[in-house]
Amino acid sequence: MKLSFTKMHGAGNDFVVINALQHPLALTPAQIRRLGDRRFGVGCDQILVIERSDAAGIDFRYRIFNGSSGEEVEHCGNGARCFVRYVAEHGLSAKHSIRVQTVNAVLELHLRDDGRVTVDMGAPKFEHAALPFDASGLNPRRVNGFELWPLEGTGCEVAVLSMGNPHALQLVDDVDAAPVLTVGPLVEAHARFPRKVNAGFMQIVSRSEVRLRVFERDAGETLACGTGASAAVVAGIRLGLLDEAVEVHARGGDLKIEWAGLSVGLAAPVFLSGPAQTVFDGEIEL
Ligand SMILES: N[C@@H](CCC[C@H](N)C(=O)O)C(=O)O
Repeated sequence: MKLSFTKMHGAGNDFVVINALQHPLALTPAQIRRLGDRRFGVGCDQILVIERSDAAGIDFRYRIFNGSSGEEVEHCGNGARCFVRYVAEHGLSAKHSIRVQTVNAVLELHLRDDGRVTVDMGAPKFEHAALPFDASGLNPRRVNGFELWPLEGTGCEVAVLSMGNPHALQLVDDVDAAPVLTVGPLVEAHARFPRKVNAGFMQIVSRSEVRLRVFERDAGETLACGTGASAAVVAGIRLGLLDEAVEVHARGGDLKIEWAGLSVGLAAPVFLSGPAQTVFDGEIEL
């Protein structure tokens, strides 16, 4: 089967985007892994599939697969920005705001006049069942009323929350020196997270600026992670360390996160803004 695709990236988090609007596509996990393979395939962190939606008020379905495992996942913030740029560049919709259905949520994506894209990421969820996270027998440390949980065998304590997908965030003094590649995999596969977790490492620079690295579930360290940036800033705000609008410096570029959760309520949506770029179009025989 010959498959057409577009390679895109958002702050260096890269994607193979597939338009399945005309021809429904059922890729096997092996085919997805091949697309994600940087040596034997195209190479990307995630594969994004655009599908039709027949639901009222929904423009498209947005499916996300981790490229190295072939597993379908719930959310991808940088991918959502690339999704809306793809839709605009390919004339799939004239709207500047589109609504897309993911596997577990409806997202609103906005293309702005300056070319950047803002995504309504939905509200963070703090119930442990949402990740899931097994906290039985653990004693958290409370900072500003928000819990930091010790994780056995990792030497770190983490804030846990879901942005649709699961995140465990730890504070570090210097993100460049942080043990992302050694401790990241231990947190990612920790038994307390039965569906694994995205492991974030955040250095606070000021109340409106952080530096962040994320060891992503089933992807390893990526150059940026949109849901990771959202989760990190929400955790930083709940810990009393950050204001409502924060610039996030990732290794591949800058993202902006806004969350008014402490002034309007914890169910306030998180807004993610940042770049989204097309790299090339291609075809591959699968
Ligand atoms: N790169 C993403 C997140 C992709 C999914 C993640 N690896 C998971 O398994 O949850 C982003 O920009 O949010």
